[in-house]
Amino acid sequence: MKYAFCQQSGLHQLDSIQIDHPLFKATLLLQGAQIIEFSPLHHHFQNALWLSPSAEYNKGESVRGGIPICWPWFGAADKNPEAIRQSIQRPVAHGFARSSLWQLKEIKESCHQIEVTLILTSSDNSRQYWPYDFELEARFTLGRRLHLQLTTLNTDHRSVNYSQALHTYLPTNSISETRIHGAHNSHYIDALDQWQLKPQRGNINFQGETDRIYQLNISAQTLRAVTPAHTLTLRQSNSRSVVIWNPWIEKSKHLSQFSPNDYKNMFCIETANVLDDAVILAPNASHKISMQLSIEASS
Ligand SMILES: O=P(O)(O)OC[C@H]1O[C@H](O)[C@H](O)[C@@H](O)[C@@H]1O
Repeated sequence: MKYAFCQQSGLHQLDSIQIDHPLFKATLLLQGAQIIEFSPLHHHFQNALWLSPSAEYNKGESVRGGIPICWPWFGAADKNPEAIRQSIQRPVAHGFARSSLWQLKEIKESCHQIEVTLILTSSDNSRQYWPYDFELEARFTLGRRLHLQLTTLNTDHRSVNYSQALHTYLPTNSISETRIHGAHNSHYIDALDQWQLKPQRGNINFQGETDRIYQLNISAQTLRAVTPAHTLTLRQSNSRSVVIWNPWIEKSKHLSQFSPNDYKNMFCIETANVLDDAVILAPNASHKISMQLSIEASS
């Protein structure tokens, strides 16, 4: 690999692309096409993504932090719509893309940004989980901001149904003082209260374990997470569902690559297509979902 700003590297069992650009530093894992670090210059090269201090870099296991890509189903297989459930052959949580090895397709470098494209195509391995042919492309455009676009191309002769999420882990210096703006007057499904539909008024805050699927009114939404230290702005497109998650005290004790106090310093905003917002793709059709993240110091 011969590039000005990118080099191939490794973290324990996993191959990575390390980017050292004048505007940012970043680390992308080939497993899962998972970005685990995006540290922009204007944020003093601190990570704008949360990465678990006890993250492990093992083959076949998603790393706790950054942006795992959940595909072609989100969450527990049995919580997906019937058409998706039917096609799942090995019901691993959040699908198989996050633990599969992706291939590097292209890197484009400039002094303003770096674009890295990774692909995952159907194989004997993927067919053990899901019986369809597909091409999945994750394109990261990194500069002052982080932009991730995930494109699914249906190369099968049948229509496919799938759900997905860009499972973004974000940092906070105080979870109880963190507020998410932009979901006022929407509804959410509360996964911790018998999947009941509830209204959202005002901003979202965290006072206990939180696991909610918001159903937004429009497919291009901007959410703003304000923490005492910084403001994270997340723009999503082609997604009307967003998952908000924090495991809080009890669940933290049972999570892999997670320490009991980590819940105080992280939360997830997951740009998604789940439940009624899941995707149906005809043969040869493609679908793109994307998110853009920026970080500024809070005033
Ligand atoms: O531990 P994982 O399989 O990575 O899942 C972590 C979390 O992901 C999502 O946010 C789900 O809504 C949660 O229910 C789940 O606990």
